[in-house]
This record gives sequence, structure tokens and C-alpha cells, in this order.
Amino acid sequence: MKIAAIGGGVIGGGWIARFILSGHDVTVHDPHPEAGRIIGEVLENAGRAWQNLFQAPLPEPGKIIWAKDIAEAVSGADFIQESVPERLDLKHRIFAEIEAAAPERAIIGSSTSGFKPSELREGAKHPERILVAHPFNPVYLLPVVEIVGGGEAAERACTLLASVGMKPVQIAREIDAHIGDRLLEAVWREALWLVKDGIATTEEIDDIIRHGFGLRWAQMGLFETYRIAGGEAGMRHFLGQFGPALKWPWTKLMDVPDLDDALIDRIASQSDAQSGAHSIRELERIRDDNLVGMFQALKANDWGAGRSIREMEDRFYAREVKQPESYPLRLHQARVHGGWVDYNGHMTEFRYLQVLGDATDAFLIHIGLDADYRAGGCSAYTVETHIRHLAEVKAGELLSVETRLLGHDEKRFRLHHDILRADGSVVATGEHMLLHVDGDAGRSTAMPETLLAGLRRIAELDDAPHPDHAGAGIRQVHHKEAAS
Ligand SMILES: NC(=O)C1=CN([C@@H]2O[C@H](COP(=O)(O)OP(=O)(O)OC[C@H]3O[C@@H](n4cnc5c(N)ncnc54)[C@H](O)[C@@H]3O)[C@@H](O)[C@H]2O)C=CC1
Ligand SMILES: C[N+](C)(C)CC(=O)CC(=O)[O-]
Repeated sequence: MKIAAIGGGVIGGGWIARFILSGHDVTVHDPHPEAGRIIGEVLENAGRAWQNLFQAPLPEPGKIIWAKDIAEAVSGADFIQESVPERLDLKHRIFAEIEAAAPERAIIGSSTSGFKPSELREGAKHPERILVAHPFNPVYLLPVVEIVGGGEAAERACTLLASVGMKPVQIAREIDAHIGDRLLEAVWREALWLVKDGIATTEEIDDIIRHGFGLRWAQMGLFETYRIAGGEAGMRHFLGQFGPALKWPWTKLMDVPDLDDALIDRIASQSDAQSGAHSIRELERIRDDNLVGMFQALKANDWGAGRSIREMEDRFYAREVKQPESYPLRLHQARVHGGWVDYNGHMTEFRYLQVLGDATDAFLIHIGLDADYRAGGCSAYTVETHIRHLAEVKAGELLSVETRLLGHDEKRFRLHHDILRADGSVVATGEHMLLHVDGDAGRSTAMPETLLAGLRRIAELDDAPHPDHAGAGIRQVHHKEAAS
């Protein structure tokens, strides 16, 4: 799959980061003289956020390939995402250049916040493959993408975008500004009035959102939230009680305040007072850390956007497993991320367990104990672990894990992992006992024949003696009194 990005600003940079972190190379064209620095900074923040977001091993990131012009960027591309400024004449010019050089089957997604497919497609040679693919900022974290335009191209775009962790929502009929921005625009318009009329400052409005209904929206949206607000009688009662308020003067609705110099000054200076202590990149990191925490809470509840994270993790685990050609099994690799290094300048101790745990997950998938199997209610729990830390590991090193099955019975299996650096030297070993568990019943249970057959097949390959340290505990250190 060859991916091209035209425009690498706020949104293009976010798209590029999402594709790269999902393991795709991206060919980028952006004439901005500082495009490399800007995209590099976005990528750094995005990489940091993904490290914190996912428990599963991340794929080896793809590369940015810089293209001097649009023709070079889109040559041979399967999917092209356009994220140039929101001007229709510019977008038409870009589409004409793309169509002159891209393969006929290439899909062209536009990040446009407002233009409809019928407007974007004016004058196109193959209009049906130009779609709205409107994301939300930050694109590398927020899953939703509005797909407008329909047809076969939209289906293909949805499949690709879902594979990089997005939640594509196809919009049935085109409308200016799609759906998300129409909703946001209504709130934005009211907020501008409230600031202009001196009713509230930017900070007070933000407080009311972030300490209140913003938290509700993030997990239940509008209608589900209001259904609960109707009490036991639900949505009908809610509509009966609050429906009439729609006609009261609560909102100025369609009336737009003039964004004159005075209002711009007022908003900009209030915003400086509210948030000016942080740089934009700092604010991005604060936003990303908060979003990561929210995603994790939602993932634990298997709810809303948390589901996209869990599904992405299942894909990351599954893609780890390559058909091994040799034994010990080589099922997992990990690159040591800068954030894994501690005050001693090397990989901190719990990251060893992360690498070992990810290798165990890769083994589970290898024997068929994968997401589909777990959906049936049974899983494997690690009940004992012994790690030996043998060598320091620096940021950036590529680690591989060799896995042996030391033994198994109907309910348990014992794994041994060697973590190796690129030169083949062992930096750590891990020995783990796992128990097959029926999660619904809350107790261990025998594995089905499908899993046992996989274990037997692997056990037959394990003909070398066990490592000397296998089954050993931590060595004794004599107590002061005992030594004297
Ligand atoms: N900023 C936001 O919150 C969101 C913006 N969008 C949409 O994304 C699109 C891009 O917006 P932003 O990223 O905010 O703008 P931006 O101004 O941050 O980035 C635009 C980028 O396009 C580049 N560019 C200009 N002419 C170009 C050309 N001929 N070829 C290649 N690159 C070119 C610029 O150098 C710049 O890096 C717009 O259509 C916008 O409506 C969508 C969702 C959210
Ligand atoms: C302000 N905006 C219209 C460009 C916003 C968007 O399009 C989506 C977002 O990220 O809020």
C-alpha cells in the first residue's frame, strides 16, 4: 500500500504521523520551507502519545519520503490524502496535478472541513475517486473520520483507514461542513456571542465545557447523554420537558457575530491570559496525555473510542506473528524507545517485562489464543515470572525475542524467552508460567484440543536441554548475622 500526503501542516502532519506509526511509508509533498521541522515535531509528539496509549507492541514505524512536487509524491500511490489550506481553487489545482500523475485507481481523500464532494469533484477526470475524508485534530489520536462521497472508493477508503485505527463514519448525503463541524460551529457561534457580549471569558467558557458536559460528550455523545437526563422515562420525557426550551431565547442560533477587530482582540488576549504560559507544542502534549488517559479509561470499559484502541491493539498483536522457520520461535521484536530509558541511561526494568509480555502475547496468538479465542470467554493469565537482567540496553536498539516452550499440561504452560540485541547477545531472560482460565467462571480450566495440539507440535521441536537457570529462584544472599 503506497500512501502519499499533499500538505503537511496541522492536519497533514497528523495524518502523516498516524500512517507512519502504523508502519506505512508516506511520500510527502509540502513546499513550506520548514515542513521537515514542523512534521518532525508533530511526529515526535505523536510517537510519544502512541507509546503511552498502546499496551501492544507498536509496529516498526514507516519512513517519510520527501517528494519535490505533487507528481513525484503521487506516482504509484494507492491512497492520497490532501490537506492543503481550505480554498476551493487551490484544492482544484492540486486535484488536477494529482490526477495527471497518480494511478487511475488511486483514492484521493480530502481533509476539507467544509467543501462537499460535488464541489471538490468539479472538473475532475475521475470524480468518483475524490472523497471527503475529514478528520479531527489531533489526527494521530482521534479515531473518527467523516467519509463523504460514497461508492466503491469510499468502501476502500474505509477499509484502509480502519486498518490504521480510525473509525470511518460514512455520511449518507453531502452537506456543507459535514456533521462534526456543523455541531462544533453551533457551539463556537454561541461562545463568540458570550465573549462579545461580555457574559463570559474564554476561560470561563472552557471551564464549563471541560469540567462539565465535555466529559459527558467524550463518552456518550449527545443523544445517549440526554436519554439519561430524561430520568427513568428516558428520551420521550426529556423531549417533553426540554423541547419547548428550543423556542425560548436561550440561543442566538443562526445569527453570527461580526468577527471585528475588537472581538478578535478580546478573544486573543483572553486566550493569551488563559493559556499563554504554555507553548503550542506543550499544550499539544498536555492535550495528548489527557486524551491517552481518557482512551485508557474507555478501553477498560470497552466503550466508545476505547474500542478503537482495543481493536488496534489486537491488530498489533496479530501482525507480530510471522510463521517461524526455526526453533526457538522468533515471534517478537521491539525497538527501544527514548521514553523507555531511565536515570541510569538504559532501558528501565519494567520495559524488560513489557518486551517479555509482548513476546508471550505473540506466542499466545501463534498457538491460536488470539482475540477471537478470547471473545469466547477463556484466556491465559501469567501466574509466575522470573526475569534475569544481563546487560544494559540503550535507546534505539532493536531487540528480538527467542521463545521456547519448556513444558505444558492440560491447563498450564511454561515459556522461556531470551531477549537478544542485534549482535545476538542475550540481554535478559524471562521464564513464565501461564494458566488457562475461564474468565466468566473465574477459575482455571483445561485447554481445548486445538490449543493443546499447537502446544504439542511446538513441544516436539524443543529437544535441547533446559537452560541451567530454568526453574531457579533468585540466588541466596547471606544475611549479615549468618555470614559472621
Ligand atoms: N486545523 C484543523 O483543525 C483542521 C483542518 N482541517 C482541514 O485540513 C486542511 C488543512 O488545514 P490545516 O492543516 O489546518 O492547514 P495548515 O495551514 O496548517 O497546513 C496547510 C499545509 O499545506 C501546505 N501547502 C500549501 N500549498 C501547498 C501545495 N500546493 N502543495 C502541497 N502543500 C501545500 C502548506 O505549506 C501547509 O503546510 C484544510 O482543508 C482544513 O479545512 C480538517 C480538520 C481540522
Ligand atoms: C476549525 N475546523 C473547522 C478546522 C475544525 C475541524 O475541521 C475539525 C476539528 O478538528 O475540530
